[in-house]
Amino acid sequence: MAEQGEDVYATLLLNDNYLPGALVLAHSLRDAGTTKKLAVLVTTDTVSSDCMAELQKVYDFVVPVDRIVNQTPANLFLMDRGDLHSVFTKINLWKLLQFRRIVYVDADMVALRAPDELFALSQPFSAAPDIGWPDLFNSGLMVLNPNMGDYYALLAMAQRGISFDGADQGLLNMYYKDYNRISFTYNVTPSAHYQYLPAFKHFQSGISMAHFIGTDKPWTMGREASKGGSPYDEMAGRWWAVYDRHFRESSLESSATGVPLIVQYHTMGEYRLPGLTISSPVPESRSKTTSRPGSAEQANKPAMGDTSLEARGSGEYTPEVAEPTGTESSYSAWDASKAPPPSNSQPEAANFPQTHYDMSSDPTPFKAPDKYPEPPKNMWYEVPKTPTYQKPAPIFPWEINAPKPTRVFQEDTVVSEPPAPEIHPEEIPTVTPTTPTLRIVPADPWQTFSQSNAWDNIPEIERYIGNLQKNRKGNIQVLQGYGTGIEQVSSPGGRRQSLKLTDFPTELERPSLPVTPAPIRRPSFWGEERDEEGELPAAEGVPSQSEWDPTKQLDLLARRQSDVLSQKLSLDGGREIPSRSLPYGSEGVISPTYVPQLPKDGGFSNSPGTTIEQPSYGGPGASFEKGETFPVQETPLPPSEEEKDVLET
Ligand SMILES: O=c1ccn([C@@H]2O[C@H](COP(=O)(O)OP(=O)(O)O[C@H]3O[C@H](CO)[C@@H](O)[C@H](O)[C@H]3O)[C@@H](O)[C@H]2O)c(=O)[nH]1
Ligand SMILES: [Mn+2]
Repeated sequence: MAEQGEDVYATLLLNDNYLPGALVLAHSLRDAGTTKKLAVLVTTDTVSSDCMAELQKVYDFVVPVDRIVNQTPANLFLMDRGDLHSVFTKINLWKLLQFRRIVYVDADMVALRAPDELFALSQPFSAAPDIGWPDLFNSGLMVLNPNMGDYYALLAMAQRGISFDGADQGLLNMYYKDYNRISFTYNVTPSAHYQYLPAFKHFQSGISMAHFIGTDKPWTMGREASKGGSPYDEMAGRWWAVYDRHFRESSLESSATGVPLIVQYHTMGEYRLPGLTISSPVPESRSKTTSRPGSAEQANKPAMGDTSLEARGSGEYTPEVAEPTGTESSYSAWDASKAPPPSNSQPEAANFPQTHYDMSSDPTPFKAPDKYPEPPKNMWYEVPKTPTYQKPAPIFPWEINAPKPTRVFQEDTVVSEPPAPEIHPEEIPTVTPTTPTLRIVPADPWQTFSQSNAWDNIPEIERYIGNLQKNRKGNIQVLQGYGTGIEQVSSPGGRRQSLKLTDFPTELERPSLPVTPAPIRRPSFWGEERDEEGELPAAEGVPSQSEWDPTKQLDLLARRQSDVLSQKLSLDGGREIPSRSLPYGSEGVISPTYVPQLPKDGGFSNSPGTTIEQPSYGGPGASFEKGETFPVQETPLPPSEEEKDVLET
């Protein structure tokens, strides 16, 4: 039993597969000279007793805990880590009130030095950044103080499957948003593709713990896998160094006394039977990455749990496979997709039940039975009865005391009736009952609504707008044919001079375009012209759209202009105007709406079929024509004295 308020390093073991990791971790901390005790949390349903015996040799406390499974593990598969279905079990750490403080360390970590100073941190929760998303912490190493408040909160999240990655890291990061971030050197996660070599070299000597995240662990890859010089290989080398110091056969006296075979069995390449080159198997979840097709070793692997190996030495280890729970997938080392079946194992399905059926040799012909059983009579679907509606029980006081809803008409409301006078029956006048009359509704119901805006009657705003409009109208020429704008705008039609901001211009105030193109009739899908019905009459004095060819009109305009100019120039001294072609690409362009027409009134001399004469261009622009007016830019005047008054108030 732990002393009250003790400090421990703790790890978690959910199955035998991680046993080498848990043991190497404990030894690495001890070898590094920690003064703290070591604890391991185990789920007893999936961790074998052999395994627990091994743990007991090096851990001070082996703490059985309840498995906490993620019942909605979809997010786990986003990481391809379905094997982490039970890592919520880590939450049990917060329940271990016998400990003052726990430095939790994943079983796939190795200590290069003992980080005992973490027990002295003042913050209640600390962790190191995660390499995949450095704002988050990696839940492989956490400094925490057990307490039931956090335990129940975390448990509630776990039971609801609240975790963005489906595992404990996603859950814990959602709970501890403001964690105390400690140095990355406490949880260095070198991957096979680690890139930042200069940083690794620079900080390497300060590393306290290395963490082999991901599906591949040193004990599933085998010692041969990390012989290179990468940061990963260097860290894996540190793991193997601890392993060899405590578990390598050659470093121990005799396998019968010192070598825990269960450890070798779960460490890739370490389990050898006397006289046989059979290496230990790989847990199923790892076999994807660890099996190398074509390797002789691979072909020699026994299936986990296979008890029928022929050559069994005295020191052999037969793993005691813990009963798989509903969530634990079955163990099998042989990956049929990667390798042929192990040659020295029993055939697959050797213990299937065998039933042999013979062909019938009875020569008597088949005779139908006299009677077949009656089909069931009551095979219909019983429609469930509609549940009768029951008013839900009231919750709030106003639901209980609510008055009955009533309708009150205006005629009904009597203003403070005087007390009823005494009535003598003989005095009662005969009253002829009248039919109740309907209230007269105004013809235009909208009349009853206010038709102005709240700001329409504020004198300051009216005055300000009035001034603005006065100034603007005085300076704008609206369009040719309108003369000066202001008289026109202040409406001959007797429209009141409106100051409302929300007013729209009247038809007269609105400038109209010189040409209003009417929509062109297009043939319908069936080829005929569409129904005449509903068409608007053509505007008077406006050329019809079919006659309006913009290219032709532009040409005409250019020619008129050049005529005027050449007249003027000939007056000035008779200079030749050089002709210029149309801009590149616009030659021969015909408006898609243009339908060639025969000239009706001789206004245009081109006969159909002839090309339009090359225009000569010499004016300042198409819109320039002497004596014509065109819209000028609105330039508001600076504010008048009056306006300044308004603005200043
Ligand atoms: O089959 C298993 C799987 C996990 N564990 C334990 O659970 C821990 C977490 O699993 P691990 O394989 O180490 O996960 P990582 O690859 O390190 O992945 C990351 O994501 C996990 C899920 O969020 C976190 O638990 C880790 O701390 C984090 O580093 C292990 O260390 C073990 O202690 C087992 O005992 N058996
Ligand atoms: Mn880990």
